[in-house]
Amino acid sequence: MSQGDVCDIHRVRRQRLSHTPLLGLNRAPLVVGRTVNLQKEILPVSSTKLKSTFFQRDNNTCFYGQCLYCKSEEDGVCADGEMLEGAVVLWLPRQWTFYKKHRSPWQRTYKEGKVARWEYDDTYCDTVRAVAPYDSGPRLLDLLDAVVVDYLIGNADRHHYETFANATDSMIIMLDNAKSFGNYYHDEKSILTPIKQCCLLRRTTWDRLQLLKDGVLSNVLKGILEADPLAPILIEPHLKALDRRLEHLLQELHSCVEQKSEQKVFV
Ligand SMILES: Nc1ncnc2c1ncn2[C@@H]1O[C@H](COP(=O)(O)OP(=O)(O)OP(=O)(O)O)[C@@H](O)[C@H]1O
Ligand SMILES: [Mn+2]
Repeated sequence: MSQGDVCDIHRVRRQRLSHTPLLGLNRAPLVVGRTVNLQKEILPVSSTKLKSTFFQRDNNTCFYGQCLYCKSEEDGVCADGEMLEGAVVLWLPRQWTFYKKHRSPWQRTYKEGKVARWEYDDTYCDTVRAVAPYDSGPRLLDLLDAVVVDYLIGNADRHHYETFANATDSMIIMLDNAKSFGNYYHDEKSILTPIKQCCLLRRTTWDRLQLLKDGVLSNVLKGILEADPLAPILIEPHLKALDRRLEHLLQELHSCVEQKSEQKVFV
């Protein structure tokens, strides 16, 4: 294919992607990059506990926060003086009764030497599909859409997901995406397991993936990220990883179609 042909493909596909330029799933809160002043913007509004994790190193303000793996100054992050690159995430309404937290059936054990059932039982999807809320309604298809996103961004940490509590057929909300875009040379194939074991995907998602292949995904995403105050956000090898992983997804689904049939895989 000539360079001109590639440009034509990209132009036509971009038009067809129309108003929602990527997967169009709308599952995660809006987020934007921002340089934050730790002294002026974070310290005055932080809890006593968070405040106690702040320290100075070489005239820079640092902190290590509060989590399983952030216990001491060794785990800290340091600003450039007082300024640190970060992200502002849209905080959804505070009423906790509004959300329900669910354990992912393909959750990892997070314990060395302990394997989860999905890791050795290739019929595991049948077990999942036999019980609520995966036996009817949109939940399993939603979960498989989430797998598409997670494989692309390299997030193997979807141990839980949330839904709106007031509806039985609520969509999935993808809140915790922080373990994404790590090693751009590593493609974590185990994230694909639910798609491999279920051989199932929404047809609309499949159609979307078709429009995004051949480098359209990285191209469109790069364009979107240019509007972020901290652009480029993703460096070239991350963008390349997205296109490469999309190829893997398509291959996996093609082999599903060979095993079953198109009508059974794409619903
Ligand atoms: N944007 C948001 N709006 C409203 N609530 C949120 C938002 N992000 C996170 N939360 C709430 O905070 C909880 C913890 O968030 P998150 O899972 O991202 O943190 P975490 O430190 O990675 O937790 P874990 O150790 O469980 O993975 C969520 O389950 C949710 O209840
Ligand atoms: Mn987490």
